Amino acid sequence: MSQKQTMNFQAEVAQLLHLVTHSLYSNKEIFLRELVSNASDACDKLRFEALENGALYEDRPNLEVRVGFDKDARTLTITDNGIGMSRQEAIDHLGTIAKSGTRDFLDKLSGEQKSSATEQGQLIGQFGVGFYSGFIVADRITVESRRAGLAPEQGVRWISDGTGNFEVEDITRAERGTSVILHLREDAADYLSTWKLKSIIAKYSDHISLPILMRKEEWKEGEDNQGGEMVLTDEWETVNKASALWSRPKKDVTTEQYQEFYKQISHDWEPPLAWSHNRVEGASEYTQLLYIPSHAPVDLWNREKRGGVKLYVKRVFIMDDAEALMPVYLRFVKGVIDSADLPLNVSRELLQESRDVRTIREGSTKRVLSMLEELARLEKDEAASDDERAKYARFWTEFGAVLKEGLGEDTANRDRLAKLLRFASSQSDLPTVSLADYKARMKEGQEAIYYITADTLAAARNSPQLEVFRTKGIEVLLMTDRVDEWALNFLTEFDGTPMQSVAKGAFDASKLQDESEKKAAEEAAESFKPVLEKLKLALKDRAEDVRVTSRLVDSPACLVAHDGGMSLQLARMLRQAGQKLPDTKPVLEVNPAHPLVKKLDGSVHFDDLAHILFDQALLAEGGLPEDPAAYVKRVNALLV
Ligand SMILES: Nc1ncnc2c1ncn2[C@@H]1O[C@H](COP(=O)(O)OP(=O)(O)OP(=O)(O)O)[C@@H](O)[C@H]1O
Repeated sequence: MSQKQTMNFQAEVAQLLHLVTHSLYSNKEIFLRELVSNASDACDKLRFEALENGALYEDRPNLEVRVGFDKDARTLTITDNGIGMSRQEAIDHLGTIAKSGTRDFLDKLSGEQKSSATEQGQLIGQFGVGFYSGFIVADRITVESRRAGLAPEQGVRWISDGTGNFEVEDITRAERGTSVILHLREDAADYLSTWKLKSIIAKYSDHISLPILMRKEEWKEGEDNQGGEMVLTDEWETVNKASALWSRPKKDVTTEQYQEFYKQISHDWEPPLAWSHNRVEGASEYTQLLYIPSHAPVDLWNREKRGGVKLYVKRVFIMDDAEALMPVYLRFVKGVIDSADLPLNVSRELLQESRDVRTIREGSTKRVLSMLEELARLEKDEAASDDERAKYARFWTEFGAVLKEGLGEDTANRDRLAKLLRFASSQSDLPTVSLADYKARMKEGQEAIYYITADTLAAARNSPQLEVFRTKGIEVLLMTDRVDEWALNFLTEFDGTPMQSVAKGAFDASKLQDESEKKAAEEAAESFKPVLEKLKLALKDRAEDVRVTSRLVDSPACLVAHDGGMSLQLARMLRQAGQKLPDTKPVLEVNPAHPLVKKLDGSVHFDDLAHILFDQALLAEGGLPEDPAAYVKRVNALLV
């Protein structure tokens, strides 16, 4: 039998513990919510494992959580009869953090000196401190546990003061499950009160579907009628409602309860933007309670990350993060789905193939889109409060880029998604322009919805390609999310109007020009022909073609990609990411009215000027000349 052993926390844990004890002071009481939630999870896990192995229940099939305290010893104990932990599990689960991205997260957090302790606390809360939150109120924690199915002698005791290390030793423990014993700090002694604990449980843990028990208190008269006090009895009573929140009728659940439940399942400190609670009947029967958070989690960009929806079958917890229940582009949605049809022993693999699951996913997707449509509607509703009207913009800032992935991923809902899109534009710095708004502002004769993709808003706004649109007062959508170009591949039109990148393909300005402008452009093109031929020859290795354009006003030249091809910006991004792409050359478009272009005709420096023109177009578009030194040399030769 192994003896007492002292072990070090994983470096990340030590760092997290330090942050927890230093920044979560403003909201100490959440420790109880976290520990009760762990206890309830442990019971869920037991129930799940017992589906296959009923013997795990031993002789105590009623799962419950007990909260007790001892004033004299100044301890608070949370006990569950759930799955418990073996010695190794206690070492692994309470000594390390398994979450991916922990290191980065903590580095970022401790690096941000600017942020106040409260802000740090909120961030940590979101990350989920779970068990370690006990150290906010305790200077020592003892965990005693025995895994269900192991012999009583195979129990474990884990002790730590929450600094660098912890101790583990074997113990004999008759009951399966876990007791977390908090040795409270002096300033946390007020938690040794039935009234206080009950009120915290009512606030945070009422919806937990297991009974949470506490000792009953009784009034005891003092000796000789010298005042009395409440004393604990040996009788235990249930202090929460103990019915799963989502199984209650909507009318019986208050806004505060919905919000509290959300905080519990999401570890978020802010209330959600919206939620939707429904019982769906028909081909497939299930209850859904889905939330849209008000801000993005730290790991939103990890597409591998599992979703935020928990799966229950007839109130029995089956799994967290059931990704099959939501499309990837809605991975920010949190909530619970409780199915009446799925088998209790459903596995992740089975979920992928189940028709019931497909129905649930489709239904839930539609539900989320409806919530978003409602937020978008409120945005324009004069009668709505300022708070409600601001919600969609908030959603868009946080999750807009993720939602765009849906254009490629969810063809069935593409039209609904297209209506939810918002962009910045040449007329709006903020990403608030919908495609419908844009259409309503289209100029006479304008046949497409124009957009440009670039790395930054400034680059998009100052792009030479936009010049003619600016002079003509035509709005251009400015797209700067990495996902934009990919997503726009799937959206070729909106409500019958084609989407057209201004940086791709030839540009036909004739519809936007009056007769005299048209004539002038044609004449300029005609007289420029000989120079154009010389230019093509000089740049034959670099440009696929050289042509005259009417899209430029102030700039001499610009580069464009083929219609249907990849924009130069995307190609650059992919190359940087190490992808091999076929060597395609861009098209150089020149503005024959520009003095620099006019200078070409008959110039002795024709070749140098031609290359400078090309390299400058590349620079303006965000790229770099292939041979920067040669570029500098050419420019200098002309400058001296
Ligand atoms: N009462 C308990 N019974 C059994 N195992 C537990 C108990 N409390 C904690 N654990 C184990 O310790 C692990 C770490 O707990 P912790 O609360 O830090 O994180 P978590 O619950 O996994 O994540 P989060 O709190 O962010 O949801 C749990 O995943 C679980 O395996």
